[in-house]
Amino acid sequence: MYIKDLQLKHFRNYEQLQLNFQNNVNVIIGENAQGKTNLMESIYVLALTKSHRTSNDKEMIRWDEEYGTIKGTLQKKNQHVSLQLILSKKGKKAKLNHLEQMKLSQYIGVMNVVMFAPEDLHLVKGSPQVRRKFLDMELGQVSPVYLHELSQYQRILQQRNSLLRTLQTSRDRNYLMLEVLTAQLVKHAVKIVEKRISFIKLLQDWASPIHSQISRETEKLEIIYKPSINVSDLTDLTKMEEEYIKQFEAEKEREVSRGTTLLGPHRDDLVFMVNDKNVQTFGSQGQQRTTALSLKLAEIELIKEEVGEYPILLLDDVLSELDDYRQTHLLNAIQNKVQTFVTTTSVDGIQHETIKQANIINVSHGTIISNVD
Ligand SMILES: Nc1ncnc2c1ncn2[C@@H]1O[C@H](COP(=O)(O)OP(=O)(O)OP(=O)(O)O)[C@@H](O)[C@H]1O
Repeated sequence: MYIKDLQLKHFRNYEQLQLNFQNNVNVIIGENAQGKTNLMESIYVLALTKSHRTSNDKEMIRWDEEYGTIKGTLQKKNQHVSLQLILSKKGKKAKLNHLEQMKLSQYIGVMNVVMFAPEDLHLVKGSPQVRRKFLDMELGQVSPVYLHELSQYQRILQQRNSLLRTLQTSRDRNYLMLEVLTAQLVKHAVKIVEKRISFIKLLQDWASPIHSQISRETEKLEIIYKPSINVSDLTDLTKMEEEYIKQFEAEKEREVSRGTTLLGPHRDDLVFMVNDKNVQTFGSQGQQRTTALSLKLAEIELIKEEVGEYPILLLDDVLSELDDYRQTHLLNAIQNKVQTFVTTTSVDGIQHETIKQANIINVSHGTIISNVD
């Protein structure tokens, strides 16, 4: 799939923008703070309705404006789809072929994107939250059912946390309502963990050979799901459900005194092992970068397998962070098959053929000064 055109109105530092793209590589060049990342973010948000760098949608609306819009035409195998996202201070609306979608889960997944930015290089070393976000965003693109489960889970989690805060300050120790919410939460938790585990298995099937290849067959990558509860068999869902209920019961007093839910998928993590050692603790910076790169390349292949078409790749400021060898590996892997957007302050350091033949878009102060398409 590829995006043919993009229109922005009141998005970040863009007042109005109309751009056409090439179906292979588009390079966005500009000095710092001109709007390169903003442009990448708009494509990401058009696909996933959420930003990769803020959880506050209002931040994306141009200052002093009431709303912002992103529109684009997506070319899929044998159809084109018009996508539109309207951001306003009251919330957001998503339209497919001009029809408003009542549920965002019906919209997300129509356009698939993979973003690779410098912060992804911290996927291994960063906080568990970064890895959970990675899981949720990537899995959500290929599984609307997962997105639905996740939103149900988050709704109950909020109710449960607010009840825990009430119990924290009251003398009343009536836990009946807490038990009801725990049972509801656990039902969704088990389904989320189940989906995450099968996703990780697929991801590993792709990432492992890629990692071996980048490391010249010297390293073996393994991805392990680390739940917040003690459970010996993550494939036995009935047992997992029982364990959740048991361990929630044991944590009850601690949860009340902290006023928050301490167990569940919102506390789970991923562990990356290279040659049977945890890369987070023992890996060199190079191994961590190879892991992040392998995961991103694996995601591209996984989406192709799941949806039948390659996603759009957004490389935001990341090429300069990779050494020549990893840079070449990445560009060779996507060459002539994945529509790619690259941001950079200069193309001088990038020797690859792909970049030399690219559509160059020059950005300055939220305006395109030339789009050589
Ligand atoms: N909501 C907004 N309204 C107007 N301008 C905004 C808004 N949010 C951010 N900006 C402006 O956008 C600019 C930053 O753009 P962007 O992050 O795309 O930079 P960039 O070109 O990627 O630069 P760098 O190479 O430093 O990453 C800043 O000048 C910032 O003030």
